Amino acid sequence: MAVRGVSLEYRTPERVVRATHRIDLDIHRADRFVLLGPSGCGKSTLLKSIAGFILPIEGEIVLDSRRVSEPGPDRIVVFQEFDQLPPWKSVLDNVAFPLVASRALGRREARERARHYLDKVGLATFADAFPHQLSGGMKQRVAIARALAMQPRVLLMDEPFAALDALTRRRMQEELLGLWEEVRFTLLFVTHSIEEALVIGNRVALLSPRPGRVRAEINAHEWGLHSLGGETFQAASRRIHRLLFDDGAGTVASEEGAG
Ligand SMILES: Nc1ncnc2c1ncn2[C@@H]1O[C@H](COP(=O)(O)OP(=O)(O)OP(=O)(O)O)[C@@H](O)[C@H]1O
Repeated sequence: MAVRGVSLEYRTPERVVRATHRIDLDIHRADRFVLLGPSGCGKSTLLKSIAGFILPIEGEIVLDSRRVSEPGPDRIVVFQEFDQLPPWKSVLDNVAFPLVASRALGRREARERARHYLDKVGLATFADAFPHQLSGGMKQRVAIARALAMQPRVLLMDEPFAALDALTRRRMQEELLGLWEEVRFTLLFVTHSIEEALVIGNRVALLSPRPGRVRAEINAHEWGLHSLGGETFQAASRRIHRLLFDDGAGTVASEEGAG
């Protein structure tokens, strides 16, 4: 997928807010690509544009040689909020429903595939439960299973673990990496945590705010959960912090849960 010279704006009768300015990114198959930057640098806006909800005022987003112009089943978003699951549907139906609604599969096949992905996120035994019976972490697992079941070309995650407690967040990061090892999907992940970016990403784009521009791109292959607390990991975090700060970029969380 390619993001080419993409500028995004919000227009109200009073004013125009430019959220991103001429962003260029190339995201390859099976990348775990992270957008990292302080609050307000346009990460969510860019993700929504890739999802097809906001059209660029200049530039283009290209996926499989086609210009993105609307939402589609090839790009599925997992949000931060726990209430993204319709509460009146069972866990199984939550995962199966988009497959049926998008006519990707018939009802029976959809339920089969839903079970498969629920199993992958460790929730096979909760298929008949309802969202209100689940913890925040479990609801995020259902949202991830639902997204992966659609087998999108790109899975888009907007601070998916930000509302979780630190321990659950760590476990979800571990699970996401485990799932990626198994399924090798293409991931675009938004966070304002430097640590999370280094753990989750193989590539990290640093965005500076107002309007968001790509400040640097970092190769994060070598970092993972095993690196946490290590001296070189901390040095890398500090370097990124400086890169984001030098521009007067504002505060960026350098610790889990901060910001
Ligand atoms: N609906 C909107 N109308 C007008 N301006 C908006 C709207 N949504 C966002 N903005 C502005 O666009 C800019 C980018 O916002 P965006 O939410 O994409 O940033 P972000 O990097 O995702 O921040 P955060 O981490 O706080 O979510 C900000 O200056 C914000 O104030």
